[in-house]
Amino acid sequence: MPDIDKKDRPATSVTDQEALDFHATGRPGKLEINPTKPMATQRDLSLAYSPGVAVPVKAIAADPQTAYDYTARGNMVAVISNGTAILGLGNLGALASKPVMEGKAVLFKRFADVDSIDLEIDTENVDEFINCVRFLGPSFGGINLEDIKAPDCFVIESRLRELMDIPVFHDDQHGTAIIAAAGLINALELTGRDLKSTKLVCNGAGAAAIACVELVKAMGFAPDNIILCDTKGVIYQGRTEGMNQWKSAHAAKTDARTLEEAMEGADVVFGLSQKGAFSAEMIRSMADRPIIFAMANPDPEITPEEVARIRDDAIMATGRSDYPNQVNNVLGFPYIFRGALDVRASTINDAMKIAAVRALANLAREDVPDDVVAAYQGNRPRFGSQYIIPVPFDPRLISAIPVAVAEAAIETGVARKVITDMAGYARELSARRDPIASTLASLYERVRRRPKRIVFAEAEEEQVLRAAMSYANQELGTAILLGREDLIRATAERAGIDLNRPGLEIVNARISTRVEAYIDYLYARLQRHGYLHRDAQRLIHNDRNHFAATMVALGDADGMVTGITRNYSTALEDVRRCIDEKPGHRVIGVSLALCRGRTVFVADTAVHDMPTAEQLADIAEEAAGLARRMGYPPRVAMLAYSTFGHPSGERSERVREAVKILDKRRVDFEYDGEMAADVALNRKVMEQYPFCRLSGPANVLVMPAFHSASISTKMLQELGGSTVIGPILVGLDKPVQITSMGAKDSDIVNMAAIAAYGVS
Ligand SMILES: NC(=O)C1=CN([C@@H]2O[C@H](COP(=O)(O)OP(=O)(O)OC[C@H]3O[C@@H](n4cnc5c(N)ncnc54)[C@H](OP(=O)(O)O)[C@@H]3O)[C@@H](O)[C@H]2O)C=CC1
Ligand SMILES: CC(=O)C(=O)O
Ligand SMILES: [Mg+2]
Repeated sequence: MPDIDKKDRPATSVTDQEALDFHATGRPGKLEINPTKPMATQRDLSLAYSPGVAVPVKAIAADPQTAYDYTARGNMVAVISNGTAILGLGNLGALASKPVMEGKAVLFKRFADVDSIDLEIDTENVDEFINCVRFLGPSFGGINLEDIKAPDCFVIESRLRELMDIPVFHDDQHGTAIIAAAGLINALELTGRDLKSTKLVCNGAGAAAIACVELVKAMGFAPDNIILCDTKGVIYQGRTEGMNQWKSAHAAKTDARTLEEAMEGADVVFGLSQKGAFSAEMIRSMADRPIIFAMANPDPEITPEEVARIRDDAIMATGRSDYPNQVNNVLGFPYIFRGALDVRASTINDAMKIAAVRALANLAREDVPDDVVAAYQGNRPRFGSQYIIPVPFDPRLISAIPVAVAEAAIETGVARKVITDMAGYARELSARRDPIASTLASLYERVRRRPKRIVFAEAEEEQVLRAAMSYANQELGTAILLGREDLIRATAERAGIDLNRPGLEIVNARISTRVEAYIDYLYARLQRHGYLHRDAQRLIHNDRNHFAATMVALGDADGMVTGITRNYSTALEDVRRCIDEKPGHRVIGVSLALCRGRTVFVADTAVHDMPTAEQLADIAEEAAGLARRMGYPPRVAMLAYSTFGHPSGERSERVREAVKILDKRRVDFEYDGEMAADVALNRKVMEQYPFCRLSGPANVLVMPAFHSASISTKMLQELGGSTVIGPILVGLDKPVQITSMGAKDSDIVNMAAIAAYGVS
């Protein structure tokens, strides 16, 4: 019997409490709206609002197409539901659908930089629903209908398509059909089947199922080879119970009356129904090398583990992200709308859908380049039964699919804007990738490939326990919980955290068998620095940072994370008593600021108060090294208040000197300075200095002193809306990361993952 290889599965299993906490933490829900123009001064107000706003109003009234130039319409999609078929959970109402709709809106943004808002409409009346949506056209570039039950969804979508001149797309129908079709094309190829003679059973005859069956028939499946089933069994010609015109259109000429009978000898089965709808017997009765897409969410009709226990020749897909082959519409709707919006398409037609199917199917057959491997749990996937479709985090999707969709829109005459430079468009699309998520996702995936033992030095604290659990849950490795076992267990119980799971290990410093070895190690290091043996004993017995750092130094853990109970410099001093600098390196802190599509490394944000020129040069080398290890070719700007000698001053002199030192060291990365921050970051301002040696805006900023580094990163975070990760400690001989005091559990996990990644 084949195993579902655990390594092949991204670890995304979450507890109910984690899911609720995730949604409730901070600002409730998953969305907020941010302005794109300054709104600070009287002049801003005059431009954005009265009187200035009157000008675009008149322009749009004169030429409606200019709404795409002067408003957010062209990048704005409404995700609209009435909650009558929320995933596979059924009709739970408009309000209950909101988390899913907010989620879809977030996926639009995350994967394709499409702005989106969720609208939940509290009616099950089809006409009311249509009337509510039909007048919203001026607000949006597209309408994404979601989780509306069949057959209402068919009427709603087709009427709205007639009434509106923007794309109206029912994701559960067409999104699902596109992804399922792409996966099916590849699965047929892998099993050597000809679609004209392949027998398919589709369980479910609702929104997703009808659309899937229509699309596969359009692809060339013989109608006689397809059987559709619903809660009443096979939809056969002549059946009257529980029918509607959409089911009738696909009623089969067959003697089979039950799903069991229909599945006997079937080549392919689609599950678009409900959890657990497929039995072991049904799977056993299918043809050789069956293709099983159990797509119900959140739980499939049958799990890959169950199938693996029954037979070893199946190609298996589900709608979930924690198994290989995720056939889920998330692979489609963000990119399909991206392409449609970019050419201002009036509709999403069949040609555009088929273009998306082909692009998706082809992408899975291509070799996965190095920079994409991290999106695949560290394995380089090869087209095959465990990889018939790209994963949602595949960064190639953003350029491959919209280009195909936009081209098809242009060819079929529904584009209101023509893109002539498709290669340039593909480059623009790639630049829309969210670097925050990509940077972290790639780092996490690399750690998953080589899980590490990380000691959480302050495990008696609740947020540390949460972080440790999340570390283990995400299969990043083993989280070693350092502290008194009774206190750790009491904190866990109070917080409702279950410690009885693999990947968590409690180490109690007081009763550890390694204590003597740690004391000997520390005493050997400190005896010539004024420490007595009993001082080393006290530090190991009583101080978690010394114990944890010594564990790492002696190889009992791969890395450590600390910092929430003690200030940064104290924690760093503790660690440095146990671990040296890496030979030839300098210990510094680098903060990673992620803001509006850009990632910059800022250094030194932790260690050197007023660095000398020599130290600034070292900082530049360390920070450039980190940037490179994280996949960014470094362009280092040595920052000052002045630019290339103006205005002159003693403090800038130090920075100029550092540049000369780097010249002498013949370092192998781009650097220049001294320069002000706007010169470093703004291409246009930099162009005023044509001799500047940077080939583009800097991504590594070496600050002239600790105070400017600390102040500017904190300002970026508080005022600029940046996500700041770090300071990340580099230059130590072993991976240790120190969080800020009071850090949230998610920050602690990030730092633990960075330690596990081996940043030191
Ligand atoms: N992976 C993906 O990307 C997607 C997955 N889905 C999943 O597909 C399923 C259906 O969604 P959707 O089409 O939007 O919902 P609909 O409400 O439109 O349709 C549900 C259909 O499933 C049928 N059904 C329900 N339970 C069973 C059962 N036990 N056996 C046979 N048929 C059953 C219903 O039968 P009847 O007509 O008799 O009531 C109905 O035809 C959900 O689980 C959803 O999560 C949907 C969209 C995307
Ligand atoms: C994925 C999705 O849209 C659904 O299950 O309804
Ligand atoms: Mg849905």
